[in-house]
Amino acid sequence: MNEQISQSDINSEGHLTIGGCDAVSLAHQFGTPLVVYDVNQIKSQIEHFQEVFKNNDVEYAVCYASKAFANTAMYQLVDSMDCHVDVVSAGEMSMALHAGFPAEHMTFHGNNKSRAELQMAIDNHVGVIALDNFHEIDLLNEVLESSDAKTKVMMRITPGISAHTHEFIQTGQVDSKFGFDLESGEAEQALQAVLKHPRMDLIGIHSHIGSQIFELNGFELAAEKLVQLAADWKQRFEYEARVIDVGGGFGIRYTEDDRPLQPEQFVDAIIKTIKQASQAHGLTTPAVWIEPGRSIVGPAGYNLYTIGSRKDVKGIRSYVAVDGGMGDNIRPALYEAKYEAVVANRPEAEIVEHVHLAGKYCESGDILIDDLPLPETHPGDVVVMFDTGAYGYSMASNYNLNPKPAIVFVEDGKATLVTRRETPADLERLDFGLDGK
Ligand SMILES: Cc1ncc(COP(=O)(O)O)c(C=O)c1O
Ligand SMILES: N[C@@H](CCCC[NH3+])C(=O)O
Repeated sequence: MNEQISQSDINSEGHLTIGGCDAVSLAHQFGTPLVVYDVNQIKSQIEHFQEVFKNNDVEYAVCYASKAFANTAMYQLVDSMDCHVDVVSAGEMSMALHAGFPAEHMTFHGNNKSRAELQMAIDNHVGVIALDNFHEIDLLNEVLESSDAKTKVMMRITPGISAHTHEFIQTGQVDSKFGFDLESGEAEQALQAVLKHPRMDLIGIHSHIGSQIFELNGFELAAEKLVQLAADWKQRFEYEARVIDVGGGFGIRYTEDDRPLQPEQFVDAIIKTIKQASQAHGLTTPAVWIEPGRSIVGPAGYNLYTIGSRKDVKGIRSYVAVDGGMGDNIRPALYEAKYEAVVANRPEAEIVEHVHLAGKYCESGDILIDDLPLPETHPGDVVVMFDTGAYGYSMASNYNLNPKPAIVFVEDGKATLVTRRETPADLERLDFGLDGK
């Protein structure tokens, strides 16, 4: 049996359950492709992060990076757990506000925030703007002056650390589009610029070194560099950082080849590094903020598909196709990301073959899983793909004009539809005809 599931996840009918709900029934009730989140898994990961901070006795914020997965219910859930959120667009900001998420607990990130987005953040009293570049410092100042407002800001720096992860999701190395470069003195220039603006209250320093990282040393190095920088800035500019934000990036297990530490173990090491380095530099330990996305929602998400056609290429391989694919999960095509899956109606059945699990999109590269071990399958069987909760739905597209799936939250045997399935009519609604009507 796949090591992702245990006997207790299988009900009396021999079906896989998610959050106490029969996965086959979920597929039949809500249709497929379907995105399912186990609410208790999300809560438990957030609690694990919070416990580590409490055990280390530091001020903190767990700031959920909502780019990993955002909908109204998720913002409400995160708020109910006393988390902050990181938003990166007017869209995320707007949905969080619509969900009733407190603006003061939002951090607004992005490498090219528009004037309109900054204005929206200021008008809605968003907690912190993470400054990314000189253009933005000027733009924000103009917005603040014209609105006669003030705001808290944080400075995103690129610490010059190449985390060991897929090249496309590294962000902390010198050659990155994000943040002020440390080595070249750009960060220091930015500090001087921000300190001249009385409408900006610089609460601290931020870095994010990348995503799906398995090694501790990149985080420890970044934490140490940030504290060193804080110490240097205190000595030379009498500026004292109240917050050190180390971003997110804690790697999760997708397949048996991945053996990451528990996400909270990364955080424990980061806090200890910050505490020790602060002590060594004679600084009061600042508040420590983290911005995990993937580690909060990745393992809690499941994509459900229904098997349709099959093609056997003699002597080469077989393709088993499902009713979703790269439109609801681009990660295999984009990053060669690996996943595991089982047949929900027979998770314990004997494996008889390895097939390519193909999507339904018009691309040869639309393969969700290479060489997936499967029992005998038939059209109508339901496949459950594990760990799809991060950057799946949030990067979904309408390629081939396929509507996006529905999302269901499950908890203790109860399923709640939290995002309805798109329909072709939803897509048509944006269009005008040739006559402009
Ligand atoms: C600034 C920032 N914070 C947090 C995250 C979340 O990263 P992850 O989902 O890997 O935890 C990202 C995305 O990589 C990011 O760019
Ligand atoms: N979208 C990426 C992560 C990007 C993180 C955002 N800075 C992934 O699926 O792994």
